[in-house]
Amino acid sequence: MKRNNEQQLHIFEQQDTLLSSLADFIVAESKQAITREGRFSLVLSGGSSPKRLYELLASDAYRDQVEWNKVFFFFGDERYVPLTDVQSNYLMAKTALFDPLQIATDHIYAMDTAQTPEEAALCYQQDLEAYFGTKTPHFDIILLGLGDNVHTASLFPYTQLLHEQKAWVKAEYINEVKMNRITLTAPIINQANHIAFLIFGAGKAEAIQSAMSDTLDIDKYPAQLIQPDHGVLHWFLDQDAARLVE
Ligand SMILES: O=C1O[C@H](COP(=O)(O)O)[C@@H](O)[C@H](O)[C@H]1O
Repeated sequence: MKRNNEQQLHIFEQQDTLLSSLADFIVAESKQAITREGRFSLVLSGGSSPKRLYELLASDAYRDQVEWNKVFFFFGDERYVPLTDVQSNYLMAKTALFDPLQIATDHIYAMDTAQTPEEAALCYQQDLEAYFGTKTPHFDIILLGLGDNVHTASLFPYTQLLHEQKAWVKAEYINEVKMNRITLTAPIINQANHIAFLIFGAGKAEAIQSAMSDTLDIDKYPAQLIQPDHGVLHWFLDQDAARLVE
């Protein structure tokens, strides 16, 4: 089956150039969104890959290029641990990005893991409704990572939430990682204006090949669910990660 959404490949020899290109892209899109709507919504990913991007955005080279007081931060997913736990996606973003840039707390939409997973998902959907209104949310940019098992956000292989069509945010116990996860659902991710995967390292080459394949098996390769309805799908990759990209 062929995909019909717009995809852009951004492949770089060096990881530093890859990160600065994605940071430049975020700067440019923030300016456009702020001119258009007076605010910019950026959805952060977790895991190991994006930390250096957040540190770069908070560095002297970038901190003055964005009107941070008009930026609103969201999360694509969260591990069900306290927000002070080292595994928390929020804690990583707080340390690398929010604290250094002194982002106001009312511009940060964290998933509240002090509640039950289901309540946290419901509450996050209500937060999104408060921000966007009840119409379908269109985030300006959603950043995504890709796991070795082709999961993205917390859309893990062979889980029920891969088939969720109604809820914007959902929680599920993920047996593979023995943990509850809270995640934006694929239909909501697909409403974004831009979806940007940031992936580097040779270890991710096969996962990228499966995610990009036109032979769809979404239960096995959940990242294949990411197919923007009207926006653009960007792949920011280093050469090692892009080794098997045709
Ligand atoms: O568990 C997660 O993993 C994915 C991929 O992370 P990486 O460590 O392989 O870069 C990430 O996108 C997601 O936000 C995170 O919760």
